[in-house]
Amino acid sequence: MSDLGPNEHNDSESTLSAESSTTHTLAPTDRGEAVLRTEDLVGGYLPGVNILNGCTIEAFPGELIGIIGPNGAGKSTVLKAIFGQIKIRGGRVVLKGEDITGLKANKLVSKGVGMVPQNNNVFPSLTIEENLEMGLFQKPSIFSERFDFVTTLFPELGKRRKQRAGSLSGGERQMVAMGRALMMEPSVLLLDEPSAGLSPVRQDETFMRVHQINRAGVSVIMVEQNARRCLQICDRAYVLDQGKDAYTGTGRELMKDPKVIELYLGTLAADQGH
Ligand SMILES: Nc1ncnc2c1ncn2[C@@H]1O[C@H](COP(=O)(O)OP(=O)(O)OP(=O)(O)O)[C@@H](O)[C@H]1O
Repeated sequence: MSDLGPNEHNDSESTLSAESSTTHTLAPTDRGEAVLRTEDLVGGYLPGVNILNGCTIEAFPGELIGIIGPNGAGKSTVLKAIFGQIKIRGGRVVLKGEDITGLKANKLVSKGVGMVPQNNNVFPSLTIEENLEMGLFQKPSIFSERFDFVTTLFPELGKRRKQRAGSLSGGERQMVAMGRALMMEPSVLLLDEPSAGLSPVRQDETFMRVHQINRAGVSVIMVEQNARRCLQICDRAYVLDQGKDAYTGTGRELMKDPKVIELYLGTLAADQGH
């Protein structure tokens, strides 16, 4: 696909490619119940102003789902809607068959929804270990078991457990934030633009981490502004436009879809330099 450039199949892609390492080949209808589904979500921040205009996305067990789209399309807003942070005026959010629409964050976390916001996602004055403990404030008894899980995925967090999170780089903080969300053993992890503000090398590292988390069995829904990298690692993706799911398909299908390329050429072309 010429729009994506000759370096499309580079080393980092083959390392990260979901198709090379996981088996998500079934059609959605054959996969049983979705872990998480939004159905025709309508909602927004201000009275009478809807940002989401009938947004339907779903993640099946073990899937890595990407959400891409132009600035202001409502990508982060979908995650906030799932996580009970905006007013939902229509539609619903369903977690493994249970309607969780509008539940507050603490309830959602205890039911198995983990969220890593884009900003302010660590406690800078606390150590790495204390940050991970904060993730478990509802269930402190399973700390050592979950700490082992998280530090097996991210050994650096274990080695530097006594270091203050405020002294870490952006990429390292992102790792702490993901680690903290994983402490509660979520069935689905929501990631809001995990690569934002990171250098290209750190972005690659972060995508690698996300892929690792997913391979460890956690379903992931990731909003990303880096559309090309997102499509490379996800199993399926949704393209959001004006608060609605405009296109969906596997990452590979969407990267080849002329309409998606036309709509996101700017974004995709901008990613070429990475
Ligand atoms: N707290 C808020 N109060 C009012 N409007 C908001 C708020 N946060 C976001 N919006 C508006 O909602 C719309 C969608 O924002 P959102 O952050 O979901 O977009 P996005 O697709 O994630 O884009 P971006 O990549 O630019 O973050 C934008 O028009 C934005 O101005």
